[in-house]
This record gives sequence, structure tokens and C-alpha cells, in this order.
Amino acid sequence: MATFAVSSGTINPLTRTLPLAKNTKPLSLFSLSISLSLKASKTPLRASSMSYDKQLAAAKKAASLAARLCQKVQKALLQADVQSKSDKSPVTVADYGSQAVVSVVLQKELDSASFSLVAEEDSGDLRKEEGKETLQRIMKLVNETLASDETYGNAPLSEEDVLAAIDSGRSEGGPSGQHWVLDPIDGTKGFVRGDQYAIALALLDEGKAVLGVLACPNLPLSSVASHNPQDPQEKVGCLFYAQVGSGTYMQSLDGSTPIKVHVTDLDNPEDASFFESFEAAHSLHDLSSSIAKKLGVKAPPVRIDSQAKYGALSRGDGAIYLRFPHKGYREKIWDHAAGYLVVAEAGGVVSDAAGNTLDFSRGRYLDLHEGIIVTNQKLMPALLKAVKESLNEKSSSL
Ligand SMILES: Nc1ncnc2c1ncn2[C@@H]1O[C@H](COP(=O)(O)O)[C@@H](OP(=O)(O)O)[C@H]1O
Ligand SMILES: [Mg+2]
Ligand SMILES: [Mg+2]
Ligand SMILES: [Mg+2]
Repeated sequence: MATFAVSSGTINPLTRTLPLAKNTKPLSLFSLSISLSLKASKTPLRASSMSYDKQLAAAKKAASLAARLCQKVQKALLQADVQSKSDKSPVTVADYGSQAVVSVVLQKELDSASFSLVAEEDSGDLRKEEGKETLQRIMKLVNETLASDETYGNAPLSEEDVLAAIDSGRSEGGPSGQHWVLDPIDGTKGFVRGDQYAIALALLDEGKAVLGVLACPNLPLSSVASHNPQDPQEKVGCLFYAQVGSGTYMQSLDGSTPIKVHVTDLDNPEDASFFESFEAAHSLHDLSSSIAKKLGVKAPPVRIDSQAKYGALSRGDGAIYLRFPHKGYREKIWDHAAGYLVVAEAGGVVSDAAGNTLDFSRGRYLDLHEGIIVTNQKLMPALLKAVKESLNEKSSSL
């Protein structure tokens, strides 16, 4: 299979040839390859106890276990060679299973009395007669996954427990109190293709994102830009996490020493590269091209699925992320909350096309002015200008 899937000036360096993350090399090798390729400093975690430390530890554990479940399903899916889009059942199983695992872990680790979760999936279809078999499969997967962690080994969940765990994600969120925000598999289409996906978990406090965790099982530990999927030595599986005011860290999903990451400090757009959705249905590729051209960006777009784009940008793999959904689409908070904080704490800026910061306090939807743009502080003024000009040209040509 090709190392790079190149089509019409586009690079997708992360094809399905990526191996799934496994327990592999000693930690020192991870640290070496990461620090060489990312030029990121190895910084010890802050010793002082922050107010969200306990929630962060629970969120990392929850996302890592959910990633384990997803990896298992994706592996089976690819081996069985049934990744046609018409066969949605394995995806459904992984989406629900991941949501149940995260919900259970958070409630076990934290005070469940005040637990509020805004999550993508609900159990409606699983409670129907035709959902019975799927529910059985999910229950088995969830129990196997929880049992793989020694702390949860001996109390298997019933079908009703699994349904309740999934449905705990029905919170509406909002501007007051604390709410977890979960996308159990972001980038479902990438997941089915064997490409990128993420488990994205954030915590909102009084409407603001205060924690962001992104588990990206297929993302290389080294930069996407230098990634060679045909190199069997190259490791994949990243866990990004950010706590408000404390920066962004990345470690291997297998548990290497965390390193602090930063967005690129590029100030010349000619040297920048930009990310966008792999799926043209999710973002207007033509509009991104026009913006990039105005800015003077020379490199072709890097198209990858899911909030792995935010993770990759937070460590400087690329400088810009452009997302312009088709008219009428309403963004959801779980598609951006975790990625937003991961980038913001790494020194980046995330805004809508008018330069407004994202507002996660309005419930399940993220209402904004046309599109989401992400870059570093130096490039943002020029990017906003290019976006404005391109949008004006687009509307005057209609
Ligand atoms: N028509 C559309 N326009 C924009 N985003 C869409 C869309 N249809 C689905 N999406 C969202 O795009 C997300 C994936 O983003 P990306 O293109 O960056 O991989 C999906 O998340 P899920 O896969 O969790 O459903 C979904 O929420
Ligand atoms: Mg999503
Ligand atoms: Mg999803
Ligand atoms: Mg979805």
C-alpha cells in the first residue's frame, strides 16, 4: 500500500496502513523519538495540586480505556474486511461501548452525585427489539475493557447498567456548574476506513472548558509531517491533555513520560501547512484552498479525520486548521471542546470566522459565526483577514 495517498494536490499521510497501538518498546525510546521529532521540552508536571487534578486523572484513565475498546473493534473491523460504509454495526458498538466506559470510569473515580455528561450517543435504538444483539456485544466489550484494568475487575455490568451509563450522557450542559463533554468516537468515518479518530473528553466549569483530553489511537507519536506509515518501528497512539492554566502535554497511549507541547512559532504563512477534514462533506475544501492561497501557504492541505487535527496542531505538526461546514450545519460542543483546550493551552488560538472565541456554555450546540479557524497568535491576524476576504468573495459570487 502507498505510503502517501496523494490525490489532486492533497496529502493524507495517515493511511489505514498504520498499525494499531500495542504495548511495545521501553519508555526511553518513546521519549527520544518524541523529543527529537517534536523539539518539545521534557517538562515535569507541576507539583502543586491544581483544582482539577483529580478530574484530569479520571479523564485520562477513562479516555485511555475507551481507546483500548475502540482499538479492539477497529482491528476486528479491518481484519474482517467489512469496512464498507453500509456495515455500520461495528462502529455503533464501538461508539456506544466507548461512551459507556467513559461514563462508568468517571462516575467510579469521582463524585457521581453531581455527575453531568453531555455526550453524542443515546440508548434509544439499543432499547428496541432489534438492538438486543448489539447491546449484548456492547456489554461484553465494556466488561472486557473494564476488566483489563485491575481496579474494576470483579463487578461486571448488566445490560441495564450499560444502558444507564450511555444515557447518563443526556445532559444539556449550560452556563452553570460542571459538565463533562464527550465524543466517544470522533471521526467515525475515519474509524471505519482504518484512519484517524479520537476519543474526546472535556470538562466545562461555569461554561468554560477547563480540561481537555484527546486519545488518538492511530496518530503517530512523531510529527504527521515526517511520518512514514511503512516504517514498522514508528509508534502510534497519542494521549493529549490540557488543564486550564497548566499547558498541554502529550504522552503515548501506552503510558510514556508526558512532554509539554507547543503550537508552532511560525510567522511566515509561506512556510505553514494546514489541516482540514478528510471528508469534503464536513468542510468546504474549495474555501480552505482559497484562504490558504490568499495567505501565501504553499503546502497542499493535510486532510485527516477527527480532533486528532487539534492534537497534531498543538504540537506543531501543522500551523493552521480550517473548518467550514456546508450551509445549515450546526456544530456540537463535543466535536470541539477538548480540542479547543488542547490547542489553547499549547499557545494556539481557536475562533470562529469573525474572530470570536468559541462559547461552550449554550447547551449541546456550538452556535457560531460561520466556521472554525485555528492557528498560532502570530498568524491569526493575517488568517482572519484572508478568511474575511474569501468569505466576501464567496458571498458576492452567489
Ligand atoms: N455535514 C457535516 N458538516 C460538518 N460536520 C459534520 C457533518 N456531518 C458530520 N459532521 C461532524 O464532523 C465530525 C467529524 O469531523 P472531521 O471531519 O473533522 O473528522 C463528526 O463527528 P463524529 O464522527 O463524532 O460523528 C460529525 O459530528
Ligand atoms: Mg464528532
Ligand atoms: Mg462521534
Ligand atoms: Mg457521529
